[in-house]
Amino acid sequence: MHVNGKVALVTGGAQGIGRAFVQALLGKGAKVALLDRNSEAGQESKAALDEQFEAQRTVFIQCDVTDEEQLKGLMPAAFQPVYCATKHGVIGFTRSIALAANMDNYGVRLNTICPGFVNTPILQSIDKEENMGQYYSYKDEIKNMMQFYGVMDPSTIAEGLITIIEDDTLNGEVMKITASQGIHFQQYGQTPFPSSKR
Ligand SMILES: NC(=O)C1=CN([C@@H]2O[C@H](COP(=O)(O)OP(=O)(O)OC[C@H]3O[C@@H](n4cnc5c(N)ncnc54)[C@H](O)[C@@H]3O)[C@@H](O)[C@H]2O)C=CC1
Ligand SMILES: CCCCC/C=C\C=C\C(=O)C/C=C\C/C=C\CCCC(=O)O
Repeated sequence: MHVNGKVALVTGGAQGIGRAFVQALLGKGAKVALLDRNSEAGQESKAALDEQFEAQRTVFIQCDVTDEEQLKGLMPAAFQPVYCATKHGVIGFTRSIALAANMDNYGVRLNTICPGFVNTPILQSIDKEENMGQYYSYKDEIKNMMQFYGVMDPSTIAEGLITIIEDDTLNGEVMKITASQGIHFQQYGQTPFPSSKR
């Protein structure tokens, strides 16, 4: 599927990997709704993107995507008819996510991306006990791993996302992205869904 002219919804789109996804999608001609609970980061991202792309191509919506109540009716009319369009017409956002589990019946593909370490703000949290909680004691090991395996640029992960979107044959795939091997697919002996691309 080509994304040019389509509408994409990116959760956690205000910073880090999500922000790189937004940038890549806009670069491919999509309109993008950024959903994020961090209002300040969201507004900053929207302002920065507006300097590079037409302002009407992005909208920032502040919400916690784990809160079903906050998701209800939050999409502006200009975006709503497209982002939830399926073979069966326009459906609700939460319902469309639920239907992803039944992807073959509704024209929805469901793939996952598993990246190694990526240079985003979350990596700064490693030094903060309040963010790491029980894992704080592992911070030195995590830093050693980052040094050993390398840390990727978020744009590399966005490249993987675009590959998944543009290649309609990818469904039920596990895309791994590492500094050493780049974008590749995890091979499993048996998966619950048939895949046409391995
Ligand atoms: N950075 C890394 O090395 C890797 C990150 N990941 C995962 O990828 C995802 C994104 O990671 P980063 O971009 O690095 O993180 P990040 O912390 O830099 O960005 C995450 C964004 O998601 C938003 N967010 C979090 N929970 C939310 C919620 N409930 N509702 C709305 N917005 C919410 C945050 O406000 C933030 O803007 C995370 O799940 C992370 O665990 C996976 C592998 C490697
Ligand atoms: C640790 C606190 C922050 C939590 C989320 C941030 C980062 C998450 C990183 C990962 O999930 C990646 C972890 C492990 C994979 C690391 C390297 C794999 C590379 C393998 C290879 O190159 O062959």
